[in-house]
Amino acid sequence: MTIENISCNKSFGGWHKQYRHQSQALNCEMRFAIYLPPEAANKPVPVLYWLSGLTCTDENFMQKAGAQRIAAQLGMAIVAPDTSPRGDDVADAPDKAYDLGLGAGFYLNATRAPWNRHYKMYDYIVHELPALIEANFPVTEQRAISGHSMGGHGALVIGLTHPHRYSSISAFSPISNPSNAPWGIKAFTEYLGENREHWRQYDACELLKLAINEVPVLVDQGDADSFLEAQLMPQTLSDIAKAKGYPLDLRMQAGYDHSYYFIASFIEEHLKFHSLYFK
Ligand SMILES: N[C@@H](CCC(=O)N[C@@H](CSC=O)C(=O)NCC(=O)O)C(=O)O
Repeated sequence: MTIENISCNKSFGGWHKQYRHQSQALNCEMRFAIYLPPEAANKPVPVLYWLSGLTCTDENFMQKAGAQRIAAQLGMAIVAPDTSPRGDDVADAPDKAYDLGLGAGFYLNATRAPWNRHYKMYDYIVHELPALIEANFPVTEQRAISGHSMGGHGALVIGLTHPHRYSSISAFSPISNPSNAPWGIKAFTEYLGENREHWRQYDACELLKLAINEVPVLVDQGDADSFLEAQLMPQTLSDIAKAKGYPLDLRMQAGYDHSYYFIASFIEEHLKFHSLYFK
């Protein structure tokens, strides 16, 4: 697993670095970013995996969320992957729509052509990327997972499906019930086909109904988010959690929208939440 460093910037005593590598899961070259806190110079540190939303690359979170200061204080690495496979031979939406194809991998394993050649973001995030991070950087096997919007969906789905791999889960404005949201219906129909049975494994609401292991979940949602009612539906997730006594805290934040201004306002609380569950 060869990785090539392509940028390196000192930040709050630690380092922000970007790498490219050939992904076996995605069958293309990929880029990711890692923030290593100062403590990583002396000993392995735990890792938060951050999954970004539609249209994003590894750069949106690292440049806009302002997470490095608190990650440096807490001694936590943060890994930000890209949001889809990339490259000239990777299928894209015929109309270049922002919510399908490039930049819109939905953190699943596509089963339908032409998507099934490269769109295996689930395998990449769950297996290939952590193995690569743990082989190349001073990190422990303690992991947490978080994300925004499409990435919040990814964090919830992957965290709930792998309760022994992640000690905590958080999300900003997640697409909480994609089987019933236009973004999710469009993506799942294209990537997985029309049989809704195949969608359940990638729907946080369906997974939460079945969850046995209680990995703590924190969700922040702005009440001025223009996507809230049609696309996100975090209340459905929260209602399922309440009905079964699952430890999920949905916080409605007055006046906040869907942007990184919102994420930057609460990222410190999310990092502190995750650090509580790192041993
Ligand atoms: N029409 C918009 C939609 C794109 C958008 O809002 N992307 C969000 C994530 S939405 C859900 O996954 C985002 O994070 N954008 C990047 C950013 O840096 O803000 C558009 O095309 O802009």
